[in-house]
Amino acid sequence: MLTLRNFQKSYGDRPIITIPDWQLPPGIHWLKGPNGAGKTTLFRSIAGLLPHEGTSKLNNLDSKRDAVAYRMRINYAEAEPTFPPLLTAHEIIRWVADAKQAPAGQVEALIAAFDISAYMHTPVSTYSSGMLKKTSLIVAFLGKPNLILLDEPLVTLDIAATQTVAQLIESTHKQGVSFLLSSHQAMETAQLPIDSVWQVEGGKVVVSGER
Ligand SMILES: Nc1ncnc2c1ncn2[C@@H]1O[C@H](COP(=O)(O)OP(=O)(O)OP(=O)(O)O)[C@@H](O)[C@H]1O
Repeated sequence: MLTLRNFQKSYGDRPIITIPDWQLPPGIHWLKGPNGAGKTTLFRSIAGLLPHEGTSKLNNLDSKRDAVAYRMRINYAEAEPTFPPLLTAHEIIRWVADAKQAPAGQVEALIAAFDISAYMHTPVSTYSSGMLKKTSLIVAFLGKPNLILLDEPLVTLDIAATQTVAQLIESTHKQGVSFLLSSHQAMETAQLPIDSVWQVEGGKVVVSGER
């Protein structure tokens, strides 16, 4: 499903992560690693937001050759989302829904699932961290992605929202969507069926048997 070859991301002349060959099959996958290991750098690179060496392919779509089509199929929620402060959640969600060609009814279903209608017409500058997180998670489920990258999806969420995320991941996965998640928390708290666990360490990605 996702294939990285001869991948390297550096900041200046400092290599952060080097991946000669990584094939991620369909499923729900957990990316672990200590602070500063390079998880966010890898997510942003796979999402097409950071330039890097080598190739990243989603099925037959190459992130550089087929940039727009590739980005239509990969969604990403940042660990600490930021948005233009004067925009409302509703405006952000509608804008991304149009860009990602969201199916009819998807926006309304996600707004209801995360219960954001009470504040979605006020500027995001007034939001708490949990309200911002819910907005970014809704954005990450919009459209018809093949792969959704969620960086620390459970951080700052209350119990109800944590359950919503877990249910959405499961139901979206049943429709054929794969997930790559990072979390410092044990994924057992969200009761997610994890297919594989990967560890970022020493600038490399290695398979890890430990959950
Ligand atoms: N824009 C940048 N310019 C230079 N160095 C950066 C930049 N962003 C990140 N780094 C460095 O790259 C390394 C990896 O950072 P990254 O944010 O990818 O780690 P992480 O695994 O996501 O960490 P955490 O678990 O703390 O979120 C760190 O040493 C960090 O200082």
